[in-house]
This record gives sequence, structure tokens and C-alpha cells, in this order.
Amino acid sequence: MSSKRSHPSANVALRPLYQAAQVRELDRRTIAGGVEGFALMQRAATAAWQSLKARWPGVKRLSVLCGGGNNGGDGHVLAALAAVAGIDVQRIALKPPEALKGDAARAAEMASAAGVGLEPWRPGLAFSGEVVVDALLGTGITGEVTGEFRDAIEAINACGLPVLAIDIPSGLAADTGAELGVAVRATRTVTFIGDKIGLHTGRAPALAGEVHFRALGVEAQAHADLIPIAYLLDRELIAAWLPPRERDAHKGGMGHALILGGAPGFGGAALLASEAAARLGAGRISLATAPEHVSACLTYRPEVMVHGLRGAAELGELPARADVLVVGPGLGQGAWGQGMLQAALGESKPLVIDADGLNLLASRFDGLRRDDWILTPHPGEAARLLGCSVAKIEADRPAAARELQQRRGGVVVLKGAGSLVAGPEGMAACPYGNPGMASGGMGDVLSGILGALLAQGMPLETAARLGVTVHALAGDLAARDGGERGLLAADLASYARVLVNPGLGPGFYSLQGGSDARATR
Ligand SMILES: NC(=O)C1=CN([C@@H]2O[C@H](COP(=O)(O)OP(=O)(O)OC[C@H]3O[C@@H](n4cnc5c(N)ncnc54)[C@H](O)[C@@H]3O)[C@@H](O)[C@H]2O)[C@H](O)CC1
Ligand SMILES: [K+]
Repeated sequence: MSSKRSHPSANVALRPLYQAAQVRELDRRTIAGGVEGFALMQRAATAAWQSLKARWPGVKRLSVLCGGGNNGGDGHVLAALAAVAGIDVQRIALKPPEALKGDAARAAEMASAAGVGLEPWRPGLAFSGEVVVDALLGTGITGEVTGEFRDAIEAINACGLPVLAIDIPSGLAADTGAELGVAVRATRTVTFIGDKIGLHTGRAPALAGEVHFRALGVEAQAHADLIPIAYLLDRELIAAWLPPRERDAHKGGMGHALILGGAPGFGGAALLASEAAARLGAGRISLATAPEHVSACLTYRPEVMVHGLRGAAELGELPARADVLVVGPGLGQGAWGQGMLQAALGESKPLVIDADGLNLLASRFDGLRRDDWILTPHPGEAARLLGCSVAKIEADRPAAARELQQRRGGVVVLKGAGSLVAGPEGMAACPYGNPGMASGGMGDVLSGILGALLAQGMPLETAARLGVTVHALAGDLAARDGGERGLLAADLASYARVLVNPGLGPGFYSLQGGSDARATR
């Protein structure tokens, strides 16, 4: 077994993410480990309080809004901890203490015993704090937010103060990232026990702010440090699968990626994909594109072996000689594109299908599934593949990604705010990137990155998780250096290259900042 095959995290580039129900299961196991309900609530509140102090060190006054369940209970405990630390706490209750049960009731008593006043929520109530703590709703939310909870959330969003959300921004669905009518827009979210997938996709990028995770349980105590949910670029993983090159390396050993795209009039997309494949280390890159694009491609990126083809009949041995085929950038849905896709489907080797390759799969290859492809739909392409509306996809992104993977096999990357990677091993959420990446060509670059990782022997799911992470972080680094406005797809490849060269880039990107970010390795 070569070293890289034995790498423990070879297929898990990101930490596992849980559905809320699984979190409760984890919690029960945690409790079974000797940590019972209220002690767990105290740990949760302590984690939130520590994170608040780290983010706003000089805070003197807090406004804590508490709901009627255990999320509210977390808020009451945090209020007590802050008061004991000399903070002036305004505790606002959406439910009176007598309406609370179990641990939440005990928490409210603890805050009162610590001398923290309690005022009932009312419309127009002014927040006296410098920071607002959202302890209204957590994983127990059911259905749209209505009534006083809606009013309170709207007041939080209108007050102009920084917000720390406990566990989940109230109104955000923990399992899907959907906004249930209205939701708190948090500066920072501190979540516990299990990192929820709904904090990393859908509306989460707009609502959750910096997401910090803290494992509270005895069993998870080993890594209970407070770390921001940025995305560890697993240096060992990269070094295992993309090892520093042998001194006698030759291009044949680094794989051959064939890009099929660039129908007449669509040359740029295929070129972006080809350049990305080159920058991410594929040994040889061949591009099959329409003849009219050949001279521009050679001028732009002479390292790419460009073939100007009038149709798939002229492909010859190209597909057979390649290790991986990337089909879709600028493919078009006409005869040229259909022929190229058909030829690619005839090969039994890893494929990356993107853009019009996906639209053709939806319209002409219904029901076709493979275990050796990565599909990279944006919500519109996913809707066409699933035969549903985009709204349905966005209402429950994890379900859509899972459904598409079950129907079509292989690995599905559902792009958009908080890309999801659904494969046989489960689901991972990947970094959001930034709004500057909402511009043409970004998906083409991703397909080239994936092609390069597969060409170098990375397994499908590892390549998908790592490739999406590298793509998003490259976008963030490019935005850091030049701003989001004017960020172009062609800017990413050079940053992505740094990220996959072990030992060059920092070991840990906390792109969501936060003063208590863990030091880099
Ligand atoms: N076991 C754990 O994982 C731990 C969780 N902690 C905290 O507890 C919450 C989950 O608490 P739960 O009581 O289950 O639910 P919530 O507090 O999130 O909300 C239930 C509460 O809210 C009302 N409600 C539900 N939906 C709506 C709605 N749409 N509009 C208005 N009101 C709604 C409902 O009636 C209840 O009164 C978890 O997030 C953690 O913060 C522990 O602290 C640690 C262990
Ligand atoms: K909350």
C-alpha cells in the first residue's frame, strides 16, 4: 500500500457535519459520558461566553434575548456568567420564567440568583447593550418564525449592534441552511457538540457570520479547543496525495487531463479550465476545442496542447490517451457538444461533467449514472437534472445534493453559497468563497482544478472536497489582495497553485477571522 493510500484522512478533507437529530444523538452519547443536561448547558454557555469575550474584549454591557427552550437556557446561563464577571446585563425574555421547563428553567433561576434582572420583550424595547446575544431559537425551531419572535429578530437585525448567535442564528434551519421566514444576521455564531451542516450552506454565508465550533462532550473533549469553522487545508492530506515532486519527475507521471469544450463562439471557458488544470499540476493538458479558438489558446497558454476539431469524429486517440476527461466548459448543447460528451461517456475513466455537459445529461442522458464521475451543477443545472425548481433546490440544499448523488452516482458538487460535496462517504460543506466569485468562468476554473487532482491520482471524493476548498480559498485570497469587485476567474489559478504546494501557504486559513483563531500549525 503506497503511503498516500494509507493516509488516515485521505478521504476526509473536512470535519464531519451533522444534522440536528444527529447532534442530539451525539449529545446523548456525551451525556452518557458523564456530562448531564444542565452541565452540558453550562459548558455550551461557557463556550459562547468565552468566544464573546475573545471577539469583543472590552465589552461592558450586554443585551441577551432568551427564547422559551434550551437555546434560551444557554442565554440565561451566559447572562449569569457575564454578570458574575462584572458585565452590565440586560436580560430580555420572550417567555416568562414560569413557562420554562427543565434545564431552561434552572438556567433562568441561576441568572436571577446571580442578580441579573429580567424584562419581558415588548415591541420597541431599546437594547442597552453594546453587543446583542441571540438565544431565541436553536435546533428546536419548527416552521416559520412568527409573532413576538419575528418582531424580536427584526429588532435585532435593525439595531446596528454586533450580534453573537448561540448555536444557530435564530430563524436559520440547522439541517438545511434555509431561512424560516426571518433570521438573525449574526456577527459570530458559536455552535456546539456537532457542527451543523445548515451553518455552512444556503443562507448561512449571509447570516451566520464567523462560525466557531466547540465540541463539549467528554468523548470529544480531546479536540475541544475553540476553533473557527474555517476550513482546514489538510496539509498532510495534500502532501499525501500531491507529494513534493521527485527530482527525476517527468510530465508523464503527473497525469494527462483532456478538456472537451469551447464550441464555436465559446472559447474562453475551456481555456480557463485548461489553465487551471495546468496550474494545479496535471503533467499534460490537452484541449479539444473548435478550430477558431486554437491560435488564441496557443497565445494565452502555450503549455496546453490545443486541438482544433470540427467535431468528435476528429478526436482520434485523444480520449484513450487521457487519464481524466473534463467535459462541459463552453461545450454548448449543439451537435459539436453532444458529440464530445458522447465520446467522453464512452471512456471508462474519471470524468468531470460541468455546465452544458450537465444540461445535456439532463436532456439526453436521463437516468445515466456512473461511479467514476464528479458532477458540478449550480442550482439551475441541478434543478434541470432533478426535474424540479431552483427554489426547491435552495430550500433544502443538502437534500438536493444527496438526491442527485443517489440518482446519478459518483460525487456531486452542488455549487452556490456554501458548496456541498455529496459522495458515497457522506456530505461535506466547503467554504463559501465570496461574492466577488459570482462572475463568469469561476465554474470553468473549478472543473479544471478537479481534472488536475484526478489526473494526479486523487480519489474522486477527496479530489472533489479538496478541489472545492482550494477553489473557494483561492477566491478569498484573490479578493484579499485585490478586492471582490473586479475579481476575475483567471485570477484564481495562481492562488490555487500556492494552496496545493505543501509548505508554501499557511497551514490553516482562518478566513473568517476572529481573535481566538487557532495558531497556524
Ligand atoms: N442537547 C443538545 O444538543 C444541547 C442543546 N443545547 C441548546 O438547546 C437548543 C435546543 O433546545 P430546544 O429546547 O430543543 O429548542 P430551542 O430552544 O431551539 O427552541 C424551542 C423553543 O422555541 C419555540 N419555537 C420553535 N419553533 C418556533 C418558531 N418557528 N417560532 C417561534 N417559537 C418557536 C418552541 O416552542 C420552544 O419553546 C440548542 O440549539 C442549544 O442551544 C444545550 O445548551 C446544550 C445541549
Ligand atoms: K440562537
